[in-house]
Amino acid sequence: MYNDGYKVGNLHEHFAQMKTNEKRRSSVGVSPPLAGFERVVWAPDSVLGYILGDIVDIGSETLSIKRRDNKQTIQAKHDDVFPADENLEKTVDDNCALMYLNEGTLLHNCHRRYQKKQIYTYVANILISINPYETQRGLYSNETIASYRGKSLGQMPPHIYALADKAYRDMRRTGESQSVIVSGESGAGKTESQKAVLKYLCENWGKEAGPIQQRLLETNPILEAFGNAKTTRNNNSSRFGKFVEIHFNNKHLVTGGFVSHYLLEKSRICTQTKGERNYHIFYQLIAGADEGMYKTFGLGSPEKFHYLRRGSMNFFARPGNENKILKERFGKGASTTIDPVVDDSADFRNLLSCLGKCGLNREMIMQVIGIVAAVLHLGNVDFVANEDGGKDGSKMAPGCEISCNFASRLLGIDEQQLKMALTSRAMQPSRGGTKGTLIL
Ligand SMILES: Nc1ncnc2c1ncn2[C@@H]1O[C@H](COP(=O)(O)OP(=O)(O)OP(=O)(O)O)[C@@H](O)[C@H]1O
Repeated sequence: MYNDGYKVGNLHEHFAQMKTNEKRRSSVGVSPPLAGFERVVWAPDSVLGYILGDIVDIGSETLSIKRRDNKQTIQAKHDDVFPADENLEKTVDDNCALMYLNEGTLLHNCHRRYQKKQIYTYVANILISINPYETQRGLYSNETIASYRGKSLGQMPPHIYALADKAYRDMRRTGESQSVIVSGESGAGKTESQKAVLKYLCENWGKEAGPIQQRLLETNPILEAFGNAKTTRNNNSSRFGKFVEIHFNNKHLVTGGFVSHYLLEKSRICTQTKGERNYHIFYQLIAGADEGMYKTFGLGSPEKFHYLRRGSMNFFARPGNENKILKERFGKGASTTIDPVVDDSADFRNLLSCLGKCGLNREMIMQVIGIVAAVLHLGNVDFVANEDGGKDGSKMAPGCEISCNFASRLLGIDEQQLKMALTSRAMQPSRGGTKGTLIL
């Protein structure tokens, strides 16, 4: 499964192909000619994408179209106008079954279906999914999983499970690896779709794998804690691309998996755009750590940490959990934002449990968390120009020793060595035949 946030399977190419097919069909008389007075058509609109109208005049370059919504007449190029279906209420599961297949009818069909809470629509074996931004009852339940098992595409209403089942059956039939490419803009629902595919495969063919199935599913909260952040477009935006492999044995049962990650947005650790947050893990730690951990790791409210106070310092909680975070963990002006998916305090407890299920013992988990806290403390270390004795470079700003000491303790590094590493530059001279390291 490949999920990268870019348009890998470019739908525009499909549209272009559809348009060519449409023209071909018109030229052989399959579809009625577009231009005709009072013919209902889809015309381009900069805001709505396409609007419905009737042709009132035909020019050599453009068509005059009377919009159905506000009765205004607009001009559009011949090539940009598409025939519309007379029956605008009818929807189809597969856009290929539309009487006229073009951008206008495709968008209208998907839109009508979305209004009826049908978020999935096919274009042959491509699945279009529109983010519902709400939990739809039963859409991903175990009963739904059972109902899609072994069914061909088209036998059941469009669903991501149908696509996962097809990939599985094709793997069995051909004996070759199959790929599901998930693409779309930020916040489109790629991560949720990928999780649904994983859940479907593991639920049906992973039970025998026992703890491996569990481990596969438990990787998501871990990856999301360290690689997801709130952006202005998505409260749970993945800031990295991932390639998830699910391995099957010769009995076609899940035996394991592998996740490769690409291009983590590292700069987010040091600075965030206004209204965005650093990676979830930092807020999870502050919101969810018990008193002992909070003290051991020298934690405080987000405003105490340079790496957190530049962006949004609000915590997230799922509905009903808004009062679970202790008051003293909020900084000045920080509050709780309700979100159906992200819950800093509950997600932290879940993270600890997932790390445990993935094979890390308590000591290792504390080391991981210690490194996270150390990053926060290191962010509070500031530097000033070093003018002592005519030396160049920089030295630690007064008052930053506490943060540096805390970080060195959590990282298990000697305090002086850490200071040295932070304020010196290592160079490797190679001229003159001798090689060595020069600390400046
Ligand atoms: N099928 C769905 N059902 C319910 N809610 C959904 C669904 N898909 C997405 N959402 C909602 O939309 C939010 C964003 O979805 P998601 O994180 O999957 O987007 P994305 O495409 O992976 O974004 P990014 O590229 O920024 O990581 C989710 O946190 C969830 O609230």
